[in-house]
Amino acid sequence: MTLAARDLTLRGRLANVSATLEPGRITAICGPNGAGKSSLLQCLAGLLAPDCGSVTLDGCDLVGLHPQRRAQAIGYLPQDGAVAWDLAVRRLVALGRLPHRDRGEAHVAAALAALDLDALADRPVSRLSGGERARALLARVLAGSPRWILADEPLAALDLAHQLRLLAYLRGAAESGRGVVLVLHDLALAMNHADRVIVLESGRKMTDGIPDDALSDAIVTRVWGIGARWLGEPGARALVADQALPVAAGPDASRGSS
Ligand SMILES: Nc1ncnc2c1ncn2[C@@H]1O[C@H](COP(=O)(O)OP(=O)(O)OP(=O)(O)O)[C@@H](O)[C@H]1O
Repeated sequence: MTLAARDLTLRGRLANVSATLEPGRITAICGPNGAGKSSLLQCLAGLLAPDCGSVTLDGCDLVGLHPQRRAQAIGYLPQDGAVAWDLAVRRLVALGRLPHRDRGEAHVAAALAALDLDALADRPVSRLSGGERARALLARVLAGSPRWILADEPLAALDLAHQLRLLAYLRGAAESGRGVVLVLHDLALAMNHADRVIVLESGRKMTDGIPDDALSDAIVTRVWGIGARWLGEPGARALVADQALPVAAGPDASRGSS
């Protein structure tokens, strides 16, 4: 029941990235802009073919898996949030059932409720706010009840209450045996809510482990180039970040240092 990347290499984007992801856990993929997070997630979803390496689902290469079976097993939320047609929210979410070729009304209703969209179900997507649209797109993924939920920045546009509500849903999904993989820029969300964190830098895997280790002060300082330290208790940590550290040996290296 694993989703496994082996030596994934994609020129200019990923370099020899391997990771075996287990269901039942929330895994966060973190890293600076351009580190390769979205590229890795797209490879794990079977939507981007690596130059070298492979992704397997339960031991089967994703390349050889029928697209319908792959879409049934893996739900993917892209980062951009584009919507091709101006459908009502309920119809957009129902598109998540396409891989199953059924109406799946109970699944659609559950996804609408999970994302607090009942009051907006009949509204056209063009008349939603950015965060409401983000919730509708995620509900479409959940309506497919995939065994793996792969989401690129699913929390970025959500207010705090909806973030916590979605995280509780994802925790429940993991506890019921599904796999959850999230690209997250918010390191505190990754620290407090993920079971495992993979940190990428320049297309390479820098750390991979429990949040306290993979996102230690030293790692955050080194990879993100900021002065950083964690405060608080496990599960409720906050990151205090100082100014960006000067870029070594660059023409601006003397600026902003103290
Ligand atoms: N379609 C593409 N073709 C070629 N290179 C790309 C393409 N998309 C992204 N890249 C490059 O690949 C690298 C990794 O991009 P990717 O989008 O995976 O990073 P990311 O970690 O998700 O970044 P961000 O945090 O900014 O969303 C970047 O250097 C980017 O410029």
